[in-house]
Amino acid sequence: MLLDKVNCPSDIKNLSVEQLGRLAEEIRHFLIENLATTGGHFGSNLGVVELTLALHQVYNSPVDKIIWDVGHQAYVHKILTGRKHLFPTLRKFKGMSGFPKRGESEHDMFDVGHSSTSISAALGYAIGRDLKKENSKVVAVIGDGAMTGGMAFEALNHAGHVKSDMVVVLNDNEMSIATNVGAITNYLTKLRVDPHYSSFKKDLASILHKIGNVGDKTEKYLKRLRDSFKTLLVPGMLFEEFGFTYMGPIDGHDLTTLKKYLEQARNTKGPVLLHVVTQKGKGYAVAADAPDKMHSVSVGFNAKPGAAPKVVKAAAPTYTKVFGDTLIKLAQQNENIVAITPAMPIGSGLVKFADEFPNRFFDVGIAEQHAGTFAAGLACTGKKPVLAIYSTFLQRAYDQVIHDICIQNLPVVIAIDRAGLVGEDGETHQGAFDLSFLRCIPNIKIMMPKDENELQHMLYTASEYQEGPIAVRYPRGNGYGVKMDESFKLLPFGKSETVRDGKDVAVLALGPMVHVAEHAAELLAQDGVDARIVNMRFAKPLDEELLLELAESGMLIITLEEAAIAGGLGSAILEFYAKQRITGVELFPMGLPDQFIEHGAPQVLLDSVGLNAQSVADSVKTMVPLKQKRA
Ligand SMILES: Cc1ncc(C[n+]2csc(CCOP(=O)(O)OP(=O)(O)O)c2C)c(N)n1
Ligand SMILES: CC(=O)[C@@H](O)[C@H](O)COP(=O)(O)O
Ligand SMILES: [Mg+2]
Repeated sequence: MLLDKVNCPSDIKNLSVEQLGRLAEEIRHFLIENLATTGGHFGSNLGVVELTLALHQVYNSPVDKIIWDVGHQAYVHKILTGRKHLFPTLRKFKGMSGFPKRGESEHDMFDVGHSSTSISAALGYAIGRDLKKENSKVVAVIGDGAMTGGMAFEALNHAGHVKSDMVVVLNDNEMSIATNVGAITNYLTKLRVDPHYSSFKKDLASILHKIGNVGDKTEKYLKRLRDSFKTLLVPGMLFEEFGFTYMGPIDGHDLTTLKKYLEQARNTKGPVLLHVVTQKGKGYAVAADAPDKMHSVSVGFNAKPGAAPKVVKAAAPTYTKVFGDTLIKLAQQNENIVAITPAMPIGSGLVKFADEFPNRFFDVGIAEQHAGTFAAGLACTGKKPVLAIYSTFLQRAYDQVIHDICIQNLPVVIAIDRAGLVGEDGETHQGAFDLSFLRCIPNIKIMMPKDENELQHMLYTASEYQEGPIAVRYPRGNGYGVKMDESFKLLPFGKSETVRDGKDVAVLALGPMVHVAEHAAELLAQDGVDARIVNMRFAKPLDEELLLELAESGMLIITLEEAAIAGGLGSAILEFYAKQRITGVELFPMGLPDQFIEHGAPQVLLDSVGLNAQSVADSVKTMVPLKQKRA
């Protein structure tokens, strides 16, 4: 096995193209076997095997800087840079990250997980190098999906202007997670699929170039004609207009071609864009045929050659599915409802909605900022936009939420999926901050359901709410399998629900943490502590009546939320008491601590930060006697 002898990039430097081809096959087997056990991002990695090998042969990492966009396709890079042995720990707690991490290897140049950052980061590296008068090469590898993100174009705009030496490898596999969308995608398709178009353009461009040299009176006119033709006819003209030298499209699985063009790009002055065409899922039939189904695979998928991923039937529906199904029902009743997703139609549960309401569904590409303002614009016309977005990606649209949605107090529903700890994707993807960063914005209201049944009622309540923006946050994964009500209920605005009465301590919980609190109450009851459990439902507005009653009772209060403590529900309640000049309330906030939470199975992560029933019970048991003593 060639792979056995590969522990760092220099081990592949002298391999022939034929040997690299064999190594590529071995790497594909390695990936398939390992991911069958650990799960992880699958299709993208199978697609970049040859590209990664060629990059590491042509460039000299870590002196030369290879910067991955999103980073979900960096597994082959990890294999070639001494981390083969860590694959059994991939995305496990304390194990190897699923993304590049500067702390993990000197070959990882930039921490990543969100898309469209690579060109900006690479330009930072390139200009830093120039200022320091160093000699390294810089290359960004960005997918066609990530290329739909505004940041990528902000960076092209800057890079083409400053003309620093750098290479952008555009890895075009025609896929985002779902099928890629938009005008840029259509443009890349034109460049890619129509060789006649490309060669015709090249021929005509050279004829026009010659015409430009005639030097008589008509020169000016011909030059103008040439320039307007050129825009249409020179391949990759869009990138050329940005100031890049465009090369390609080339076959991203042909190692000879890859090496030739990477070398040429490396030796070209100024910014270069090399357009490489690859197949997502290459080497694994099911992933290649249906790349959207195997963008990532869960633990234990069936790795028999060509086998479909094992679908683990869960007892309870996911919150995502309940969101998607509910939105269809709501849209059937309310023709103003429209759904927006920034490139996550599958992950956000909107595939069926898109089938049923193709004209009311908008996948805007990886463009969270645009999605936010687009929703605001739609709301101005009287539509009821539902912006379905992961908590972590909503971070990208923060100004749009403030400036475009909240200042104008527009009735946009923000359906925040993946709120709380998402697990294996780690720091970059945990939905830890949305509660804190939304709560401080005037006009917005925020809810979180205790289970999947309450989610449907909250979505209904949000869809009926016309006074301004409203967010419903819900977690990744399955609900509790609770009975789903047949009809929707309008939830009383800003009101909580007491799910268990008690006199010794009040646990005010948000979202599915209500169930953790209920379990803690059972544990506490065994020790004679009588806990009242409240499902807060709303983080904003707060149930002030409840809070005043609790302050009056003198009960110890615990707040429990799967969100950053700083700025979360507990903070909101403390602010309320401070504003009311109510002193003497003893409140202990439980939630996510002031640190980035790494990757790992969700329950392992929750245990690690003390967000489980036993920890809640233990905290209460230490505090109740203290409180009683003081009383
Ligand atoms: C800002 C942001 N939005 C959405 C995502 C979710 N996401 C991860 S990979 C991906 C598709 C990226 O497509 P592409 O860059 O073409 O890479 P491919 O998966 O095709 O290899 C998306 C939408 C993300 N990581 N970051
Ligand atoms: C890399 C990335 O951002 C996505 O692929 C993400 O990992 C998807 O997460 P879900 O599995 O929660 O949809
Ligand atoms: Mg792609």
